[in-house]
Amino acid sequence: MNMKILVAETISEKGIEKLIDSGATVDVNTKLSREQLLEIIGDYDAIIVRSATKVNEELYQKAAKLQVVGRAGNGVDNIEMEGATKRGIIVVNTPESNVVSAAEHTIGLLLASCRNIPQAHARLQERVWDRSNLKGVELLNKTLGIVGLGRIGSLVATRLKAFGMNIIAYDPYINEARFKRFGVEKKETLEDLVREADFITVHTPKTEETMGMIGKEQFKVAKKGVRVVNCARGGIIDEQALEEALKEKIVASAGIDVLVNEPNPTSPLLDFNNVVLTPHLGADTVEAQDNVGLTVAEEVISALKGEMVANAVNLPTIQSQDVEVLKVYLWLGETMGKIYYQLEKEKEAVERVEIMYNGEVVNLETSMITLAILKGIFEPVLKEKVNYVNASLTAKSRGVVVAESEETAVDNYLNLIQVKIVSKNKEFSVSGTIFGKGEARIVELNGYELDVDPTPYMLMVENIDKPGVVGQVGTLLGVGRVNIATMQLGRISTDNRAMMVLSVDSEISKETLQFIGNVEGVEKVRLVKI
Ligand SMILES: NC(=O)C1=CN([C@@H]2O[C@H](COP(=O)(O)OP(=O)(O)OC[C@H]3O[C@@H](n4cnc5c(N)ncnc54)[C@H](O)[C@@H]3O)[C@@H](O)[C@H]2O)C=CC1
Ligand SMILES: O=C(O)CCC(=O)C(=O)O
Repeated sequence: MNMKILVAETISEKGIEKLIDSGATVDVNTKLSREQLLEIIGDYDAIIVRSATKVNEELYQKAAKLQVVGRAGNGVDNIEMEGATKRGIIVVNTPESNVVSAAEHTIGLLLASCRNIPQAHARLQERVWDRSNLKGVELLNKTLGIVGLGRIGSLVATRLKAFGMNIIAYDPYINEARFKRFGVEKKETLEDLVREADFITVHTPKTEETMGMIGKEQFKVAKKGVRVVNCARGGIIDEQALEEALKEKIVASAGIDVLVNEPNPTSPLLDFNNVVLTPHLGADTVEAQDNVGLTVAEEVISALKGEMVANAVNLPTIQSQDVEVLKVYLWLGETMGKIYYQLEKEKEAVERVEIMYNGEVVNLETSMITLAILKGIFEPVLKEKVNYVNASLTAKSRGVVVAESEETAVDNYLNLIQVKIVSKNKEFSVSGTIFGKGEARIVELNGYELDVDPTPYMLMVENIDKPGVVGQVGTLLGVGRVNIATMQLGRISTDNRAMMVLSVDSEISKETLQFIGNVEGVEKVRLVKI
């Protein structure tokens, strides 16, 4: 693979080996200053970062070749998504790879802070055997309030249940079933959770809504002596409000892995004896880093090759077991889209794209197929890069309305994708299906029923349905030294019209196309390249 990948933060050796095995040029440079990074980023097709590097507009502007940002880890708050999406840069992360480590670190911080373990150890390191003021509390029968019952929150819940804790959670974005599944009592409001909890741990992403969500107001209603943990993102528990609450002894102890500004070895929180701080170590285990490194390497390579990636952040989420099945649908979708501008001579701006998914295909991530269709439509006519990442944005910015619908029942096929492309004066339609072991077929084109196996070069001829036309087209192709692989005929008998689709082995010269266009009865001739 003739690509250049910059690894700008430390990832595991296994990950680096995987990158090198792909044949790409891999530069591991984890000590770059911001200025140095901005200076060299223009040379790279992909960058791999953890949580410290800001991948933002400033960087994108210098990154003319950048196609992929690999986030070796979970949170993507250090990556500006809009800038990436509009440039068609795919952002991948490894959301599952370090969640166990983060959950275990959360529990470590909770135990360490409520039992004063680091403080006790520090005293002993001074060779002082002093047990005063180190009394802790038990977890048994205490109420743990989890804010955000996602991947890590739920792992923390199941593990701390084993300690005999009563678990409550606040997460307005997940359904009741998930609370039930983890045996967690749902709290309708954050305030309810804060009032009841003996321990609070936050596991939400960093968003406008979650920043400071445990702040001054919450500490006013919290139980006196509440204990808090933040192993998610700095600022979800407001740092100043926490300092105040610690001073007022509302908060009895805190375990903190993340700070608003990192690195920050002089945080005022370090002045409190009842705060245990770690320098963003939640994911720092051998296992998590091996997982993260390998996964990010695999994903970056796949993305650079233009393959599908299950954890692409600025694309619809695909279940990993669906990736293989989806591939052929994406190819079909893109192919159907590509036919439009090549078949229509009078180039009219697309106003509306209607896509109907019928049959088994509705069980797949159809929004991804929609992106493939849009990519196919716009790619041949736009100079700028159109890919899965920015296809939807491209349609939107061109004022194209995209309407999708789904129908589980379908006649004659197990699955059928029907696309209608509407412009000011015309409507174009194309339908496709996948059958057998993943064979793509175009089965309808502008009302003509066909059964076309799409190939790189397809000659499409629309003509009056009368004897002799097929023969003459065949002869002219022969004269032009073009080999025909297959031929399909579709007819609309009421209209006395027919369409011929010929898969041919090579390009067809302009001259031959012109000769075919001059055959009596032929109305339209197009060479479509897939
Ligand atoms: N300290 C570390 O080294 C690590 C930190 N993390 C961080 O841990 C956090 C959680 O990660 P995951 O569990 O994988 O995320 P996730 O996406 O699986 O779960 C987040 C949950 O938060 C909920 N949520 C979002 N907004 C909310 C709100 N306003 N109120 C209540 N709930 C809300 C969501 O509905 C979701 O269920 C993230 O911030 C991630 O960046 C992840 C890995 C390592
Ligand atoms: O160690 C790291 O790279 C940070 C881990 C983290 O915060 C994450 O994956 O969200």
